[in-house]
Amino acid sequence: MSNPILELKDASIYQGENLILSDVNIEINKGDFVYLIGKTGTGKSSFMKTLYGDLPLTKGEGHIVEFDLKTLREKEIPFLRRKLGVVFQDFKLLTDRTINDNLLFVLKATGWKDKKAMAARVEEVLTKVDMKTKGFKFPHALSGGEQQRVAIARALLNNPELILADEPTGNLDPQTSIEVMEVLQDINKNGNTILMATHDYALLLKYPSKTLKCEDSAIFEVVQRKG
Ligand SMILES: Nc1ncnc2c1ncn2[C@@H]1O[C@H](COP(=O)(O)OP(=O)(O)OP(=O)(O)O)[C@@H](O)[C@H]1O
Repeated sequence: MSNPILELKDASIYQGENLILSDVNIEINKGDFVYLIGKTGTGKSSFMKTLYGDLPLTKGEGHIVEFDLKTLREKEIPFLRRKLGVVFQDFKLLTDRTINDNLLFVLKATGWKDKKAMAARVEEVLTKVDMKTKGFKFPHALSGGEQQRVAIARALLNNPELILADEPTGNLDPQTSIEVMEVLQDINKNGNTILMATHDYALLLKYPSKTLKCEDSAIFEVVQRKG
């Protein structure tokens, strides 16, 4: 009955010739908040990259937000990414322009034309991450946590069906990590589906949720122990 937002069946994840993960069988449904954990080098980023079309899926089946990863063509990738919101560890904001202009840049690049609607959308997403009053600032004038909140706002611009967050708190101190996590939790409660790769076990304990683990070239669901 459920129609998964992400489904991989017997998929293999490669970096070039190197097999990173095999027999991947994963399903993520609308509204889920799913963690992806695993030691460094076990393939979390490679997995994420396959999902947003940065690495090709050559073996097995993969469907994400109505795109077939196996047959995905280069020219479809921008359209796939419009349905995904991707958040990175290092924020990836454009340093030569203000927060508002960073967000307007994305709207322009994704086909928005109406200036009023664009300004309203920028204000709306900045409000969601509690950054409405900081739109005039340049990225360097913001703290790491604030920059990451802006990056989350940017990911929300086109109402993504799935947010992929690759170590979004990796560069942040524990308190700021919690603040960013609260934003992600709020967004999830409002209906957004989120897959988040993380090393941060403190967050897993504080905000328990479905957890996938990369280990020994495999991904499997782990059940969190209580207490
Ligand atoms: N561009 C690349 N070309 C070839 N191999 C790569 C490339 N990037 C990563 N790898 C290899 O793929 C494997 C998985 O790396 P990946 O970055 O996906 O792991 P990770 O779990 O995300 O690690 P981390 O937590 O450190 O980000 C590693 O063995 C790594 O050396």
